[in-house]
Amino acid sequence: MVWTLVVPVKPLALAKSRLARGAGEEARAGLALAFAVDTVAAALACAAVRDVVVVTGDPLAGAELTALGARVVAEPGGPGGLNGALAHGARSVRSERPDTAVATLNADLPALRPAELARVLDSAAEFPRTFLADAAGIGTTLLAAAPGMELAPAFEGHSRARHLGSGAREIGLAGVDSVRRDVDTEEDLRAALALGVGPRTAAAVGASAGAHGAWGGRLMRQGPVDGAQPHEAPAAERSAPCAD
Ligand SMILES: Nc1nc2c(ncn2[C@@H]2O[C@H](COP(=O)(O)OP(=O)(O)OP(=O)(O)O)[C@@H](O)[C@H]2O)c(=O)[nH]1
Ligand SMILES: C=C(OP(=O)(O)O)C(=O)O
Repeated sequence: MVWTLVVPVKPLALAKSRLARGAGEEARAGLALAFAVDTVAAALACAAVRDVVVVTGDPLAGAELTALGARVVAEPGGPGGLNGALAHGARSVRSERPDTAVATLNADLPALRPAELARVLDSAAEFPRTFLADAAGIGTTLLAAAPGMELAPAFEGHSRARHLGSGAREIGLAGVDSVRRDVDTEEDLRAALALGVGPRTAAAVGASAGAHGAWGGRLMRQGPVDGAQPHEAPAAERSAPCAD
């Protein structure tokens, strides 16, 4: 089964507020954009992914992600927030191709590897509606709806429990750390760096080393966080076809 991914991107000036505390306000937008670019690039390199639809109202993110090969759908108006944006993106996809398998993927997965994403999507194809919990075990990084199923996104906060309660089946795969590794905090970013991040994120962290009180330099010098397993050849695997 091949999938259309719906990737939500919050306006960069508002995104990653928890990271801005350490990195500084100026670095916030650059880091948020870098995460989104690396996430979408890895998703587009995955053979289980047919195409990527980005839902955003941010012009810079929209332009950069379009240049990578994603299709941008404008943020819907109204108070819907993240779930409204995801439902809007899924409706847009299904209005053109009603039988498409649709999955959401958060845009803050800078260590994402195509092969791991393929394993998750292959597993998702076995059930009508599935999700992958984030690294913390509280949230969700991917929610998938097979053809004919409503996505019914219930993100924000304790979304793992909410998605379970809504009848979605949890994907219990081991070895897909890069798909679970969302980055909200400085500690999350350290864990992502230990896994091996994409080139835009590496450059953005490096830039913040010079410009923002050596914050990025400190992050890069620190060793892997407990339990993180560095990939041996991150760059090579990231660009490889996704079949395991
Ligand atoms: N299009 C869209 N995307 C959103 C919205 N809110 C969150 N997102 C995206 O949803 C994903 C998960 O969001 P969070 O992890 O909460 O990211 P965030 O809101 O940037 O981070 P914090 O400011 O720390 O809460 C990321 O890809 C965000 O860019 C929204 O209102 N619209
Ligand atoms: C939006 C979510 O993520 P976070 O915990 O990263 O805000 C979520 O998991 O529903």
